[in-house]
Amino acid sequence: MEFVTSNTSQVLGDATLIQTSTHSPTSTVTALVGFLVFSWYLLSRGSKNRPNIYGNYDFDAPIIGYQNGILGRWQFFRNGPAMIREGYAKYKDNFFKVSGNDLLIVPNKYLQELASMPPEKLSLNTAIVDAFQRLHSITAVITDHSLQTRMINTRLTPKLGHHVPLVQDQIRKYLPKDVPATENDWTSINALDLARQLVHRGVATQFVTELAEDDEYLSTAVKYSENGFKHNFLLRVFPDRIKPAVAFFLPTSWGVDSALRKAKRMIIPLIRERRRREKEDPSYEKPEDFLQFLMDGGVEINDDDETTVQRLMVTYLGSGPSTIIAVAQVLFDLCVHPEYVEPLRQEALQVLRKNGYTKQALYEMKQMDSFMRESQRLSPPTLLGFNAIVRTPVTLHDGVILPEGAHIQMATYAIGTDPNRVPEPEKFDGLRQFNNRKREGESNWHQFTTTSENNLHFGHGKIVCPGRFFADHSMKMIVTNILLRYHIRFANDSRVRPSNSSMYDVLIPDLGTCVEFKVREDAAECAF
Ligand code: HEM
Repeated sequence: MEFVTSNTSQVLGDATLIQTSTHSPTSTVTALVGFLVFSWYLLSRGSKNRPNIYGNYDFDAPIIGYQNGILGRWQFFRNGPAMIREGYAKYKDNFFKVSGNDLLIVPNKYLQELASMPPEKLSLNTAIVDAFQRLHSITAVITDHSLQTRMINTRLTPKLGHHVPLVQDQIRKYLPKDVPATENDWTSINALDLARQLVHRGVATQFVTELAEDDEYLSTAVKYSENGFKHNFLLRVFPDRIKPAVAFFLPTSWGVDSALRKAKRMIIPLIRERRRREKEDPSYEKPEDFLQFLMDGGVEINDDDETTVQRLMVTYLGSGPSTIIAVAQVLFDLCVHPEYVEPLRQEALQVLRKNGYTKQALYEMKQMDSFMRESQRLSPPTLLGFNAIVRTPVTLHDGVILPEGAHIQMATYAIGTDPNRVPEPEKFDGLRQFNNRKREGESNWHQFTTTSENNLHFGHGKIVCPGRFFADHSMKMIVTNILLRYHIRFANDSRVRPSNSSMYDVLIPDLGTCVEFKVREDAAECAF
């Protein structure tokens, strides 16, 4: 993400240079660049971009900002939050578009009917493939009903309880190394770096047992997913027609390709060894990890080993960045609202004293659940969600027709902070959902993983994140372990939350913010 910003300014810097040096030997290059920019402008001028996003051109709705594709995209890249805010303020019960014609924002009143549509009509995965712009090392295995999503739903999620103690072993072992604080002094650590380390180790424990502690594997997974997202962000400003050419020259696409090649070199021998043992050793017990689930599930669809590894790596795109950002945001909120620390610690201690870290213990951390959801409501990873492309024309209950190819989203942040939907929406109330769950008959509603018309940060209905239960476990384990072992604060005990920056509709927590840690006097008594 830093890469995008620094390269963007670099690109602008170069452009300025080119404009002011027309008499230099670079004039041929200048002319060529000028020609390309002009062609780019012409290509993006209101023309339909087939076969990608094109249905939005056939749907009449007000556009917030510039209509021209390239100007609209650039404007959305820089001012996404303000444009979405403006659109929602003016048209919240109607359709509007942002980023030129790219995104059609659908009002919440259509949620239920859209959420129940099958992917043959309304497809999240077509939108994901579109977002990763012909990056074959990612998109080749992303399809509706893809094996990785089926395996998350049917094999990984039911096994989360089995994984809890394994992940806890890793946290117990590595947390003191990742946070090398003492009882005497405050130790400052970059929040995102720490979150990245802790989240990825937990994911690896559940994805590839043999490599859970292999730092080279962890960095390969990080490289794959972070380059994938940077690539997506960079390409979004270009017209669809020139994306394949641009994509070819972007270092991010080489980064994804090389991480995938490396992952294959590390994992394919493990797959072969597992298969050999399964065949030859009657006492062999298959690991209960995601790699094994993909190997087993892949048999019936004739996946080769390379495809299995690619499915595994693609799942890092879902499991890595969004969970890392969510953990960092929760740590920031705890530093800004330290009054929640003691109640959350006491809740954790109370449930963990019964049986230690178990699935049930994590379920019983209801105040923590509520705190995480409030943190996500006010600092979600994206301001838009419910991301999908219409595959066949859809007629809505009032006769409105969404044309084939329309790329829709909903203004999820604006919905979750709308005073007509959520009382005192600007206030951070860490126990908001904990208190809502006390209402008659609502004790299982309002959870971090529960989606609803007012809570769309994991999607809803069929357009939904299958990894939300996994994320819930990872986050609760990481945050409670930190609270039980450390005092935390911002430098100088500041209560000022570092502001999020943005790129399009994506919210980015401040990359440089550090949190300070000091080992608690009672840490040893709270080690589970
Ligand atoms: C806090 C963390 C997470 C957030 C906020 C999040 C959010 C989302 C959202 C919003 C979507 C698309 C639905 C939409 O656009 O409305 C999605 C899809 C997806 N997520 Fe997550 N996610 C998280 C963690 C995870 C984890 C841990 C995994 C894997 C274990 C995962 C795997 C996926 C997959 C595979 C999809 C695509 C679903 C499909 O193919 O149908 N996510 N996620």
